[in-house]
Amino acid sequence: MAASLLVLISGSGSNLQAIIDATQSGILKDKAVVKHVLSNRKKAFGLERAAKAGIPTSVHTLLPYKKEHGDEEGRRLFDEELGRQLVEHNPSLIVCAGWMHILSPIVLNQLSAHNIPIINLHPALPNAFNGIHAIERAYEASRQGKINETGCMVHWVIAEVDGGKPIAIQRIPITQDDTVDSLEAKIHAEEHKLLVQAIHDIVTGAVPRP
Ligand SMILES: Nc1nc2c(c(=O)[nH]1)N[C@@H](CN(C=O)c1ccc(C(=O)N[C@@H](CCC(=O)O)C(=O)O)cc1)CN2
Ligand SMILES: NCC(=O)N[C@@H]1O[C@H](COP(=O)([O-])[O-])[C@@H](O)[C@H]1O
Repeated sequence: MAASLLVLISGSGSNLQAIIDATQSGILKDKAVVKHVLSNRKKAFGLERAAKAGIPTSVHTLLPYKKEHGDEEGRRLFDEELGRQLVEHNPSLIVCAGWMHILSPIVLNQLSAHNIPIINLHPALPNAFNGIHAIERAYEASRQGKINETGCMVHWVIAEVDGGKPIAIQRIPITQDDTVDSLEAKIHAEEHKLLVQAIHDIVTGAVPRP
């Protein structure tokens, strides 16, 4: 029985596309299927990618909650509903693939109560550039001579943002000739492979659950 994946996105969805391709004709064929794609942004191009592949999608945006209930209560209600929706799908695995929203304990507690694991793809090495704009921050650090490599990783998601146990890591050199765009392209190329392999290793049991 193929594992059911629920993929969370916020943008282009090139990593979602890599997962879709792998389930159709790659190492995830007959091992995993993308059952649903959820975006927190209406205009995420990844929604079009999913629709083209015949995958059901939904959008869950924070702004309406903030407008009606204020920032703090709005975020709490948003997270409460998000957790409910994720649990309702009852996936084998949730994959954050460019999901740009910090998941509060309100969400994570609901997932752990239903034993639903969740992973995240991050465009940096463990404990290097946690959070957003990681590629730009790594590039800037390299121009300051502080680092000569960065990378990407897939990790289990915990409350501490990007602090979860790494599942897969790929180191990527930063050369003097690199621009931020060339570095981003190198990282994206490696991410597509790393994420698919990590999902494969999880759904086949090669990587034990945390
Ligand atoms: N509890 C966790 N939530 C999330 C994790 C995690 O490890 N633990 N990983 C992130 C993905 N991510 C980096 O890999 C990340 C995404 C977004 C943010 C962030 O600061 N988001 C802001 C909004 C930013 C924006 O909309 O541009 C926010 O949520 O207020 C940090 C890290 C996914 N979630
Ligand atoms: N902190 C989270 C974060 O920065 N995630 C990054 O968003 C991009 C999504 O690309 P995609 O939409 O083309 O898959 C990826 O580079 C992923 O590592």
